[in-house]
Amino acid sequence: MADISELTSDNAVYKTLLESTLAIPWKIDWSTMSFAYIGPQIEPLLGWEQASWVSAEDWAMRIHPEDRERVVNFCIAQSQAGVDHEADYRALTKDNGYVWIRDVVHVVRKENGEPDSLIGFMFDISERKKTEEKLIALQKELEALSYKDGLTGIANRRRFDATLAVELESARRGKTPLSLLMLDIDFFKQFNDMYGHIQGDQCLIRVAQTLSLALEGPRDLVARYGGEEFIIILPNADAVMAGNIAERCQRLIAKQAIEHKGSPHQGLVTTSIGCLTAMPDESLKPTEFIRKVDQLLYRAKQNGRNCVEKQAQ
Ligand SMILES: Nc1nc2c(ncn2[C@@H]2O[C@H](COP(=O)(O)OP(=O)(O)OP(=O)(O)O)[C@@H](O)[C@H]2O)c(=O)[nH]1
Repeated sequence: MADISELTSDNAVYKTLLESTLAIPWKIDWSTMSFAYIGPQIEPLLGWEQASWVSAEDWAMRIHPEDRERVVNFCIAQSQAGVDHEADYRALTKDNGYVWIRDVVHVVRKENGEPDSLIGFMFDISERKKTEEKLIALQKELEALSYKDGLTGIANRRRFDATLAVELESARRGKTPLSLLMLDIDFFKQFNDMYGHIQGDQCLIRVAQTLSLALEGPRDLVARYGGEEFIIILPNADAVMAGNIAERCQRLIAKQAIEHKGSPHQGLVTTSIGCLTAMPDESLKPTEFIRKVDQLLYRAKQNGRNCVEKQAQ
């Protein structure tokens, strides 16, 4: 059996070990809800002196207000149930900042099962949280990028497809009209041939930006459908409104006065537009809607370009 001096020296060893870890040890007596112990490492981490950790209330008040209720309620419930647990929260620092903490708690129970005390370790998880936050931001950025056309910055075909499906369903349910405009730059091959591909790209960017300006509805969407083709979804727009927006698109592009010497239309860049309005029902599939508006665009090309072909069904 160990003699007293050995035990005392063991305790000293344990204390030294506990106080030299990065994790901060602590103990709370359940009956008094007061700290029996907290490691001195708490002070360099949060700024609050070791002696200032008196009651569980001190702990609760040093949790970020947005995390406090959740964490306190969770820890009390788990402790009462005698369940070991852990909680992540922002601990407030003395200089008004915060540090992300993971508190890992062991519930010491009396013979009758009641909690006797809580002992635990606080871990500084700020670095991990920072990495997590960066990853989440990156994920959001990637999601946004995957719905954006790389050249023009407007929505891409993928976003258009997803939006059209939602808007078709919404129009069906709400029994509201839905219009689509399909636009194609006239004689764009000649534009590229005459001015070069880089100028061609610039032209696409300007047209995309101009089309974005032509839209007003909160759910209106312009997307690059591919090449020199753009598509616009106009939820809740009847045939008259859709026709007006198509003409506004043409007016705004004319105002840009992008030189195109190869075009018979005043030597400027123009577009042909198919404009289709429908009261969608179950039978109207997205592919069918697109096919029909594409036919109208084709007709506009046949009719001499720089015009709008409209149809309502
Ligand atoms: N610069 C540039 N050109 C592109 C891009 N995507 C497609 N094009 C060009 O767009 C042109 C489309 O040509 P066509 O489909 O023959 O149509 P068009 O010359 O506009 O003739 P119409 O539509 O009948 O008036 C092709 O020359 C493609 O190379 C792009 O991202 N950048």
